Amino acid sequence: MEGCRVNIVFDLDGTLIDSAPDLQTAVNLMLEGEGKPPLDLPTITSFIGNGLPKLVERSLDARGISQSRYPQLCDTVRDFYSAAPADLTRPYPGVTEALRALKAAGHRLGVCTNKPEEPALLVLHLLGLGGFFDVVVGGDTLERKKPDPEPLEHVFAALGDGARLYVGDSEVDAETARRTGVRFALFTEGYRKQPVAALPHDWRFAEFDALPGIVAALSQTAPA
Ligand SMILES: O=C(O)COP(=O)(O)O
Repeated sequence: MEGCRVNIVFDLDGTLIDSAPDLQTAVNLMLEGEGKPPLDLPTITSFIGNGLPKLVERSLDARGISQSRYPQLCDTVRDFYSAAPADLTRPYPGVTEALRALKAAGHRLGVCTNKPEEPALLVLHLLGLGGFFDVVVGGDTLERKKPDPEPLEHVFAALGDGARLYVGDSEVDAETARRTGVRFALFTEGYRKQPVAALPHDWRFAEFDALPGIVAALSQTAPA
């Protein structure tokens, strides 16, 4: 391989996959059961990023449902979601091709998501992406979740030696990369809430076909 190997870790929701529509379905099925009106897609999208429990908590607040119902309704949403995590969810354009190119170039790939591990593995499998990744850590795999550095450090440690790049779309991801001390490539078309300039990043891209070039540049400059 030209240059050094790069270990590339990806966020999942809003980075590799556009998963908001299936999360919306799961939340709205729960709300329907509670006799509450559904939430629209932009609202649900703005609630994604800190894990499924937080999505449910924010949804209950938005519809004035008592948080005392939270543990039960969290399980309800999780069950609805796990039953159909890839009905409407798709990888962003060019994701599969970019992952294939990065693997072919000899790099190692992982996932660090706040989505619970079980549905994360399932959705990766259903979308044909599971085979690309050596390590997948979800929001409930370890004690702490992003933006705590623990899960991202764990994935990089499991991937072994190499330069380190984290790829994500959100404020949580930018903060996680900063706290972990790794380079960050921002996918600008995901679920971020603030302008691109407000999220610290080393590179940014809007199309996945740009990612192999970013990795090649890092692999040339980073010490082996
Ligand atoms: O489950 C979430 O809220 C976000 O998941 P992500 O970390 O893959 O963006």
